[in-house]
Amino acid sequence: MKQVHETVEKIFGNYPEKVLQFGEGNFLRAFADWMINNANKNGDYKGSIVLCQPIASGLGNMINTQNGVYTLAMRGIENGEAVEKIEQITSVSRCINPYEDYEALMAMARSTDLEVVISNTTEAGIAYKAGDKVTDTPPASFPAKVTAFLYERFKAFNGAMDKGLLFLPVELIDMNGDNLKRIVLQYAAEWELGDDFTLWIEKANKFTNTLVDRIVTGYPKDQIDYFEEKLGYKDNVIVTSEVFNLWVIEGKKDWADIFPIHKNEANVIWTDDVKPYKTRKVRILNGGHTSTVLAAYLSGHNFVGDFMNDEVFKSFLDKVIYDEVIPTLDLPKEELEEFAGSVGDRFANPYIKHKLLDISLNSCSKFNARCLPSLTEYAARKDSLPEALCFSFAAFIKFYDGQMKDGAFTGRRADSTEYPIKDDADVLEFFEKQWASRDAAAIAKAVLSNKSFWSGKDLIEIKGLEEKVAGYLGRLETEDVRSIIKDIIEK
Ligand SMILES: NC(=O)c1ccc[n+]([C@@H]2O[C@H](COP(=O)([O-])OP(=O)(O)OC[C@H]3O[C@@H](n4cnc5c(N)ncnc54)[C@H](O)[C@@H]3O)[C@@H](O)[C@H]2O)c1
Ligand SMILES: O=P(O)(O)OC[C@@H](O)[C@@H](O)[C@H](O)[C@H](O)CO
Repeated sequence: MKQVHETVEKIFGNYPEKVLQFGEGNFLRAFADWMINNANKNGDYKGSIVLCQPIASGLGNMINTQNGVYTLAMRGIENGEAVEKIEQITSVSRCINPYEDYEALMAMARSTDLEVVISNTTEAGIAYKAGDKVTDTPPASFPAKVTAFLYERFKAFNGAMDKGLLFLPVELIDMNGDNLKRIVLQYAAEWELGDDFTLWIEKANKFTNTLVDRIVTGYPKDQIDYFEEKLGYKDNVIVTSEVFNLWVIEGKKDWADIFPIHKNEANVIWTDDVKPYKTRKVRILNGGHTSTVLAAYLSGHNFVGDFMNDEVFKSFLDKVIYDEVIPTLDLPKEELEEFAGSVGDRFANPYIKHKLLDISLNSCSKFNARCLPSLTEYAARKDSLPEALCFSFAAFIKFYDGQMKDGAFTGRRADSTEYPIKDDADVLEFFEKQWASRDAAAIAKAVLSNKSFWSGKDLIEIKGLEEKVAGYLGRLETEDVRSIIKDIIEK
């Protein structure tokens, strides 16, 4: 069977390289690159994308071997009908690995075609790392790479004010663009790159805060035969997603002219305030995932679609979202419920297979960012505790009941399936130590009082939370997950 690039022409990848994208992973290739491809197809844009691996290991070689061409399969239900939209994405020019060829990245910095920088470096990427230097090739952290990149550009164009770039970071952290800019300015000051450079960062460059939403399920390992037969070629970086998409970008309206991806079927909103969109999405959709997925996995489910077909878990998710998350948000109730309804439909999408274990990655920081704000706000507003979220907290702790096995922290669920628990090394170390005691009350106390997990807060201070979480954790040691959940939804 032929490879994708032997049958699909690279139509737009030879256009001027106007976009640099830090992140060659599934999400951006199924989202931003699809939007750019649409804009190229419609004639609204004429630019190709240069990908850059933010870390040393990645998909760069595989993408280059395919000449940048790959397939996106978007699947879902539209107007009650199953749809499968296949698009060949041909707007990627190439992928740079700066750990092997730093000069290629620096050459991009000197490019007169370049206008836009997109990034997805996960929640871990936009962070300051002490010790990075402008002379490193490359500096380790993503913001340090951006600072060195901008400095090269500043020097190449003698600080010309029309040579700044439009930054569109999509990392799911608060104020992603503001934070990226803040850390870039921190490196510029630390590296003593001069006031003119600092001024140029501030005045010539445009940093947007953005919020993205599309469920991307990545490489369809279990369905690859189906796709190869359907497509008639092999594609090692084919990516699957839902059809739904939303990119909310906070920036001046005329910045949209630089990057007109909103003029086609892509759902792009330029706004002056991204925050309400972000809070709504992170608390309802991502919070819905994190609060339910770990318990669902422990009970024997493997995919989101599986637990959505299980009435008990579906009711649990509804209880979390409608009774415990929505009452903590200040947006119009009708709008929130409409969004929640669409999230329910998207989770139930029978055509995408979203693995619970994929969503479980880094659940400690996810619980803090996506579920805890709803729990604490509920407690503050109602002077009582949200039952389902307290159970989710206990299920998260139970999911982290593991031991090191063949170099991997491994849990074991009631049906004896062993599963990898993936999180930062210090998180895993903490849980391994705590679970050695097998004392639910002591474990709950240690987790709740570990301020480094909860943005500096001691959760013991929330009235009744320790007892509640310890109670559910104790029950999870002996009782079936579903039966505990049944009690909660029947309350
Ligand atoms: N998959 C989805 O449905 C979806 C939807 C919206 C947002 N996201 C966000 O995307 C991220 C995951 O991306 P993906 O689904 O493309 O996964 P992926 O594993 O395919 O790609 C991850 C990308 O992040 C980079 N990366 C990983 N760790 C990094 C670090 N410490 N510093 C810098 N870069 C790093 C990798 O090099 C890679 O380019 C998550 O943070 C998630 O919140 C995913
Ligand atoms: O991608 P993660 O691992 O940060 O989070 C898992 C899911 O909640 C997430 O991928 C959602 O599906 C996505 O954020 C929808 O836009």
